[in-house]
Amino acid sequence: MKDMLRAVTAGHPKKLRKSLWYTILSYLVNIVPFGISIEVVHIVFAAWSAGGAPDMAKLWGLCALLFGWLIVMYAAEVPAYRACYRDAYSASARGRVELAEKLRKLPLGYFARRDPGDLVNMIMGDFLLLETAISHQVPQMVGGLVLPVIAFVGLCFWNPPMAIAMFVSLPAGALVLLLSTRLQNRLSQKHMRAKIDAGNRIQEYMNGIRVIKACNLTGERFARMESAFQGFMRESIRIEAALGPFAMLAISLIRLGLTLMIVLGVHLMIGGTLDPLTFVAFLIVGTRVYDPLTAALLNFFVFRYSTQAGKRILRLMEEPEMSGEGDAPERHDIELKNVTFGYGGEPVLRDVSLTFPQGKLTALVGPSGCGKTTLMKVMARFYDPQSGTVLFGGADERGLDPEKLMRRISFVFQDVYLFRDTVRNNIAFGREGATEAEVEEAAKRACAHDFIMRLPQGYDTMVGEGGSTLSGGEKQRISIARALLKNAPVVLLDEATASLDPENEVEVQRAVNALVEGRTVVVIAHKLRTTQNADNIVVMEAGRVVDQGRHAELLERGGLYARLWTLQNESVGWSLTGD
Ligand SMILES: Nc1ncnc2c1ncn2[C@@H]1O[C@H](COP(=O)(O)OP(=O)(O)OP(=O)(O)O)[C@@H](O)[C@H]1O
Repeated sequence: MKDMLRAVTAGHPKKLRKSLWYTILSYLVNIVPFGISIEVVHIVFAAWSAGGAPDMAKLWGLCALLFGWLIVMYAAEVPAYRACYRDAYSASARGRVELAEKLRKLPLGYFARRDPGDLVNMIMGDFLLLETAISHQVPQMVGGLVLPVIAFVGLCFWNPPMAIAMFVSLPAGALVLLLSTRLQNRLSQKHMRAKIDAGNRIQEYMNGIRVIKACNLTGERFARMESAFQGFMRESIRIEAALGPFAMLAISLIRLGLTLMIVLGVHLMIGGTLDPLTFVAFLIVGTRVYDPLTAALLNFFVFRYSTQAGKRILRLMEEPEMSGEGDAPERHDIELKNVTFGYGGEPVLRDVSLTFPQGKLTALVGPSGCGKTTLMKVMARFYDPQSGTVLFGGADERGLDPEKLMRRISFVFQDVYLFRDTVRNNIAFGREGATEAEVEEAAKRACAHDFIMRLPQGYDTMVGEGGSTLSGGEKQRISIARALLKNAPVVLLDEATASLDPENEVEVQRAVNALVEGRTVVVIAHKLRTTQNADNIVVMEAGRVVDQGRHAELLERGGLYARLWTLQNESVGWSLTGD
């Protein structure tokens, strides 16, 4: 149970304390009407047996007490309600932020192993389950147990055999509940996996909606999604079908107590050892006590399911973060020593040793898929190498705090991501606290100011998620403006000029020139002519460095670079034909 409470509170079980105390208090207050009802029956019954009229003053007194109880109950319920619901929602809001912060600190390799839809589902769906568990299931379970325990103790003083008869079948119900634990855990995990899978597929469907439309794939024909929904449906039916009988059996066993008590009561009354008033009192308590017990039991099944969501969150919170606490040195040359790295299968970088001197421009060239982007990601410590070392300013990057390291590096990706926000804020992400003037200055240097001013609301124009409302070249220039604003001494630039039209290409090239000025720059050059003047050109093939030098030297050697150069020059003249 301790583990379950830890899971359901995402590792903070103490947060439940306040709401539990309030819940217990409010259920204790709820016992009062039992006592009053029994007393009313007693007065009426006594008068009836004596053949006289009931004591009306006493009855009115009890009515007043009942009214007073209503006020006290209201006063106890309000803080209980607040404690349960407000605490639950604020705890899960805090938990979501903690989880998002955790994700930021995890190595990128972790995300390659997990579907993004899975993580979204965890942040939204799993926390929603925990919210409901904390705000509804735990209080109802506790309340459902408090009342019967107090009733049992109280009734034991009154008539022990009747009290025992009322609760004798409770352990059997609890045993059924326990016996279903393993089955429920197994089915809950499967159900949750199926739910996540269905969520992932719908996300994939939405992300790929353009391809789906272009290929005329209707929802039904999009087989992966349909089969995920079918799987989810099957698991939902399976869990209900398997656990339903356990729940019904446990409820029936618990309620069996009422039957046993009535049978015993009738038997004792006939034998003359039980007075009718006690019997009626037991009936009153009996009919009231089983409802909260049944609710507690049903809530326990849902609660146990929710703990699976909590366990998933806890597992993620325990994932090792990227290590290192040191400050990045002032010097900012980068050196790779015998670096080997892969994404899990075959190595993508093989024994790479390279130096990127401070203040120099180094170009990475090579066929598609040879590992250029991967090399940059390893340099920026998005990943740690499997063997070898990456030195930043002479210090092993593994010992540096990844956040401090990233303050020294600007990374301009080929596939620019813009947030669903204004153009201004998308640029301002480059540096916290940047002023409007600084944002505009960066945009001007990145050749983005003019097109931004042509947008409907200028810098305040919203861009779609991923930047879908802007062209490729415009997005590139915004990301370059972001990097200019960040003003880091090292720039890693995955050039995207290959896919741009000539006008955009010239603008992006001018923006790039502004960015590289006076910095240590590593650029992936898809068009070799853009980096002819680089201080060093590194030629890569199948994860290895096969050559390096200046443009003229490499051409002279007649190796891979010379072949790529010839190929690109030939392709400049190609055109589509209708033949
Ligand atoms: N996140 C990833 N998980 C698994 N494999 C990956 C991942 N990213 C890249 N790869 C693989 O690593 C290899 C090198 O990819 P990389 O993007 O570094 O090449 P590149 O030289 O930059 O290619 P391009 O010039 O086409 O951008 C490829 O085979 C690619 O499929």
